[in-house]
Amino acid sequence: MTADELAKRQAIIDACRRMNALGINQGTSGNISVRHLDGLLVTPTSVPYDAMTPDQIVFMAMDGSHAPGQKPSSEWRFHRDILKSRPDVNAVVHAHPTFCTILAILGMEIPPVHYMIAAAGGDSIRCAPYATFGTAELSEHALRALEGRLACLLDHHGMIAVGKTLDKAMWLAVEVETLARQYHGCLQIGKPPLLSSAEIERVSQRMAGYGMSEG
Ligand SMILES: C[C@H](O)[C@@H](O)[C@@H](O)C(=O)COP(=O)(O)O
Repeated sequence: MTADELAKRQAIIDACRRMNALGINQGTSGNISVRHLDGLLVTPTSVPYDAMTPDQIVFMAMDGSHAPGQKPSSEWRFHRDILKSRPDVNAVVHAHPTFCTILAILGMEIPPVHYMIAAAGGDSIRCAPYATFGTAELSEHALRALEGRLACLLDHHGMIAVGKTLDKAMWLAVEVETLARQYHGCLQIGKPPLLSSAEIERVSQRMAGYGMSEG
């Protein structure tokens, strides 16, 4: 294994632990992948993050094949399908953050209640329809909800954030959960006024090149 591959494997494990420490995920929920060579490195299924070791991270080819004996995440399909179809994306973070999941259970998308929604690539964060975890159907729904976007909710499930780098995908995952919490809070008081699509477009242009929001 090259030093570069080992560093990527360790970065994935560190990000998994950070997801739980940040409170945007819990237990063995969630999974992370990073593009590597002509395939991807993806977390193993149901391994507690504190016990996860670099050798357990699975290298998967784009046809879904991997070394025998390795156990990729049950969600490898949407990781593989996103990285295969989105050349702008090099990292995929899936988590079960509480406020994103509350909205997703209700099948709600996040509207433009705050200008930071532009960081997710548009004026809404869509909610992909429900499908059983790990299925090709869930992957299809997720890909559609991510069209032109860097994040989506998954009905009765959680959230996906993607980025050019793992750091950017992780940053966005926290931003999306913050937006979900803000929207949920607004709904306790009333119907929040929304920013216009034109304003979100203006924000997107100003954000281009701004720190972590890029890509
Ligand atoms: C059953 C799993 O929790 C599933 O919901 C999946 O989406 C998940 O978050 C963790 O699955 P893996 O441990 O298989 O990556």
